[in-house]
Amino acid sequence: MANRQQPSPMPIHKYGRYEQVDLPDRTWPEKRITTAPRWLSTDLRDGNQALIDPMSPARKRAMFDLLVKMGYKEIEVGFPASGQTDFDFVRSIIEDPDAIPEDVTISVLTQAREDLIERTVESLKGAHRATVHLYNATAPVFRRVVFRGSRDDIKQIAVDGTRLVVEYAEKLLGPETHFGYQYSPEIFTDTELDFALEVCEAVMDVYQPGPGREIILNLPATVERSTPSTHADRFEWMGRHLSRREHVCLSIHPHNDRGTAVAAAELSLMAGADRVEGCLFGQGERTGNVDLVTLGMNLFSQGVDPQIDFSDIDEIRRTWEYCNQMDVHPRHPYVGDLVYTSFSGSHQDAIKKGFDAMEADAKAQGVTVDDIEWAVPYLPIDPKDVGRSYEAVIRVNSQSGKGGIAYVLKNDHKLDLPRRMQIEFSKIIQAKTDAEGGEVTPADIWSVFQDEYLPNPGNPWGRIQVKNGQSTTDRDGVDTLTVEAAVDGVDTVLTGSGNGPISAFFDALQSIGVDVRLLDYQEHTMSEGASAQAASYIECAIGDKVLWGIGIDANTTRASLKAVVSAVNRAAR
Ligand SMILES: CC(=O)SCCNC(=O)CCNC(=O)[C@H](O)C(C)(C)COP(=O)(O)OP(=O)(O)OC[C@H]1O[C@@H](n2cnc3c(N)ncnc32)[C@H](O)[C@@H]1OP(=O)(O)O
Ligand SMILES: CC(C)C(=O)C(=O)O
Ligand SMILES: [Mg+2]
Repeated sequence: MANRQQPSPMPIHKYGRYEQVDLPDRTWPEKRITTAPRWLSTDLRDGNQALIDPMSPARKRAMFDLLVKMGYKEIEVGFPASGQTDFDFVRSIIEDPDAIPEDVTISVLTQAREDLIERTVESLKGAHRATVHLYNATAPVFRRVVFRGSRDDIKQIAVDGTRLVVEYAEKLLGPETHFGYQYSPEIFTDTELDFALEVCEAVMDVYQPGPGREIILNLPATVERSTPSTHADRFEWMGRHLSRREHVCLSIHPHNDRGTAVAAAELSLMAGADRVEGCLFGQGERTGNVDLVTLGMNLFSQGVDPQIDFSDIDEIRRTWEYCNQMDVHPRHPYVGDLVYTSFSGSHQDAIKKGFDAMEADAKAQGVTVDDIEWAVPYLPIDPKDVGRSYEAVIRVNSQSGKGGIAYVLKNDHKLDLPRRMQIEFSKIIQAKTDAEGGEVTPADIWSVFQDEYLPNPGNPWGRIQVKNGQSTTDRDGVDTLTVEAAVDGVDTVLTGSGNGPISAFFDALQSIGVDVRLLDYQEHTMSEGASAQAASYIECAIGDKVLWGIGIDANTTRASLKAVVSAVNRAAR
């Protein structure tokens, strides 16, 4: 096939290729994620430092409480040496006996500088479980430009920093604190693998991880630079080469510069990572940290328990929006306003059929819909599982077909329209959307439906109105029907006979000059119990027109007569 694209005028020469990893025997592509990783939320640090207006203490506390409530057990709560605000916040949650549950570890970040390390460790006094997270950049451009040092100089920053953390922890923290240590070679993504390994090993030589003394080695994609597959290769390579692997918690910290942080995290978990650092809804520096909600929900949608509670996604989102003073995008996976909504006809048709099939399958198995595997086209999860209703699942605009409109009538009004009637009514709605544009709300659909097919309480119209009185007698298989009706505004008693009430009514209608022929008839109950209503649908040939009518009544015969009247009135409209 011909490619007619032309070279762009952009300065491609300014950018080099990212180096691949020589790992022909990589194993991660065959792996599956079958359990949740350890999660760390860095909303209060990486997320907060990326805000135009960092969170106030009240907003920080609301975020912390939310993360605890959702089930996060490792929470980075700040950069206490950055200033009084972060320091005070860390102190406030440690000193509040109700703030940090026994099983939650708080973590704090620091540069590898002695004054900052001392202040950082000091902020943790009295905490039950606390981790100091130390970082220094290890990539060539940082070595040359920021630290102006050799590989050994940069390794020494990490080694000295680790030693200082251990010393200050021993000096400042009491036995009540279960202390942990995390090291990050910042800009891991641009660091040569052999050097990243060398630095991590040197850090471990100081920290001496062993049984009961885990070290967290966090390899950040500070700036995301490669395809997720290359990121996974780098993790598999590090996992293979690290010594003391059983005492290392190998952690990923993907940023989203290329828009593939979620994929990078998932492939790196397949490649052996144990832990993920990220932020809710992808908050964080530049294009954000990896989105913990998407990652967790991706597991959920594959039948893997994320060990985090997303069942009230809108409450999580409201708190997040309050804390960050930002809005979640309407297309954001799993939470955006529009992510469970279909406007287009083929999607709506498939969704409606999916819901119908789920109901039928559950009924056949004698269980409820919630007990069988979710299988509704275009909906990766049941919106109900994150606290959403089905109301917004189908919305109607000019791209919508019969399925969506039929779904709204079934869902909101318990009317299960026969297929040909769906087609007829969707043309009526289509004419409205073509004429007026925009969305047609469920209320609009119902109002058009009522006006078209049912006696419209706001604006009754039509030649014939059926009243309540009607009787049938059955003699030798012949029904004689008497119906009280208003015809052209005059009270009239219509009488006819036939081999059932409908054909008797057709016969009666002949007396007022209406010639009707039955083409199709369907009915269903709309609810259960003594006051149940029935809906009857009738397709008739009236003169040279073929039309549907509907009748709703507690009495099924009257419902069918009303359906005939609905079609007859439409023919004369
Ligand atoms: C990828 C990340 O998200 S990393 C986390 C980044 N987050 C933050 O920095 C938020 C909080 N930070 C701050 O508020 C400030 O940076 C402070 C208060 C901690 C320090 O401020 P300052 O003392 O003014 O130093 P500044 O941050 O500008 O750092 C520059 C110096 O620290 C050195 N430095 C930077 N990072 C590190 C590190 N990880 N370890 C050791 N030294 C470092 C730089 O080389 C530079 O040294 P130089 O002055 O000798 O050239
Ligand atoms: C401090 C480190 C882990 C970081 O946030 C990053 O490199 O993105
Ligand atoms: Mg980061």
